[in-house]
This record gives sequence, C-alpha cells and structure tokens, in this order.
Amino acid sequence: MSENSCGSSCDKSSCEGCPSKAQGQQPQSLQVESNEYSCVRRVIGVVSGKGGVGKSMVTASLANELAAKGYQVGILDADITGPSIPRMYGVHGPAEGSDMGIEPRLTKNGIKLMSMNLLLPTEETPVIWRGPIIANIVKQFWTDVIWGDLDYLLVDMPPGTGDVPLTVFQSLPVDEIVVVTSPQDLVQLIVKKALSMADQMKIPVKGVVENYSWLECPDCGKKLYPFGKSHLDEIAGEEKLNIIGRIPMKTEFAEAADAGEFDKIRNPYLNVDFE
Ligand SMILES: Nc1ncnc2c1ncn2[C@@H]1O[C@H](COP(=O)(O)OP(=O)(O)OP(=O)(O)O)[C@@H](O)[C@H]1O
Repeated sequence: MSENSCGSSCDKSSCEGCPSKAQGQQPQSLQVESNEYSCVRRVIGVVSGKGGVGKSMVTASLANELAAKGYQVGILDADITGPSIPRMYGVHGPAEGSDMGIEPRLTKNGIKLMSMNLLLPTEETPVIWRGPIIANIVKQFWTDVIWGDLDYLLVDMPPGTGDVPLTVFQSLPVDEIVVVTSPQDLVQLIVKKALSMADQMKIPVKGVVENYSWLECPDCGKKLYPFGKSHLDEIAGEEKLNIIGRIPMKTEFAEAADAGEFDKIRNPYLNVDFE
C-alpha cells in the first residue's frame, strides 16, 4: 500500500503538500479545501445516472473490499435526501464536533463515515431543502469533517445529473468515478448521461459496476435474469470502460444492510485492484 504524503500523524503542518490540499489551491477552481486535519489520497465518486440501481450497496461493498485489503477508507454519503450508508453499518449519530471540525463515525470494520443521517435529530427526519443548501452540506462534509489520513474516500453521489451532483463534482477534488448500472435498456442511456457529465467535468472513469446482474434459483441453482439481458459488454466496449464487477441479487446483501451488519459483507464479484 502506498503511503500518502501526510505521514502518520495528520496536523496542519504535515498536511502541506497533500493531494487533497494542493487541488483546492488550483487557480480558478471551484473546489473547496479539505479540513486542515484531513489528508485524502484519492477521492472516488460512485455515481449512477438514476436512482434505484443499488449505488449505496455498491459504494459500501467497494469500501469493505478496500478496507479488507488494508487501506484506510472513508465514505462521504453525499446522498443528502436519501442517506442510507450509516443504517447499513448500524452506525448512529449524533456525530460529534470540536474546534477542529466534525468527527466521522467508525464502522465495525474501520471505515470512517459521514452522512446527513448522523446529524439529524432523528433518522426519520426528512431533509426538505433546496438544491443549493444540500450542495453546501456536501461541501461541508469535505471542509469540516476531520477525515484524517485516508487512502480512499468513496463519495456516494446523489443519483442523476442535476444540481447537487454537479456541485459535488465541482467542489470536491474527485479523482475518478465508478458508474453503477443495472441490466435494463433504459439504464444504458442513463449511464451514457453519467459518462458524458464526467467527461464534461474532465473526471476519468475508473470503471463500471453492474448490479442486479442475475439471480440464482435457490432450488436448482439456475441463473435467472429478472432485469433482462445485460448490455454491459456493449456499453463497456463502445465507451472503452473497465468492468469492475457484475453483482448478482443476493438475499444476504439486503439482509445484512437491513440488520445494520454490512461490515460483515464481502463481495467477491468486485475487482478492486485500484492501484
Ligand atoms: N445485489 C443486491 N442483492 C440484494 N439486495 C441488494 C442488492 N443491491 C442492493 N440491494 C438492496 O436493495 C436496497 C436498495 O439498495 P441501495 O440503497 O444500495 O440502492 P438504491 O437506493 O437503489 O440506490 P441509490 O443509492 O442509487 O438511490 C437495499 O436494501 C440494498 O441492500
């Protein structure tokens, strides 16, 4: 595992020269600076052109696989109106703050989390805010949260290509994106929109993950394709995309997420050789 430039103890002076600092200083950039006690080596945005493809499950699976490889990993839940990451890990708020910033919460497998759900009075409280306020909260998750030393910060992006994802792309130094899709015709078109947005923002695409690729019959073991034929190979070929994984529908994934025990989940369908 490569060292990040911050060294082991992260303070203001040691963070000078860290990638997460330098990018914020680019001229004419809309990017905001990370918290002074954060040293984040790589920021990976997990996006989908639309909701309902299991983006949060894929984000958490990628985080688990990277953490299992020994990397320091964080998840910034930028899905402000539909935050689901803390619940999946059984992590509850309130997150605590100090003069230094807001402390992320830790999952049982050592992943740092920040999400709107950790700041709300109750987890059922709805977030009924307009886009600019939501986008500002996401910025604060970068500027005010004490991420410390991280090899990877995975950003669970809000679905779609609207105002909030746009601001997130512009404000955070997203190094690469992972696109999550499912095997439906309509999704193919929507993936192209997500790719086109990344292209316009000049953010490289690390690869694509297809979720809900198949379902195994519990009786005969036969593979069933409830969402129809996959178009992943076609789209990956056309767009020259790296396929990171094809994930089947598995009851254990949904059960672990519902039970707040997603830290126990390993996802052998993902290839996270990210270096
Ligand atoms: N491959 C899968 N097998 C079984 N359950 C899954 C799978 N992928 C997602 N789920 C479950 O489906 C539900 C919705 O998934 P998730 O919250 O990740 O995505 P989403 O809400 O569809 O996506 P988004 O974050 O794009 O709104 C969750 O309970 C999750 O655990």
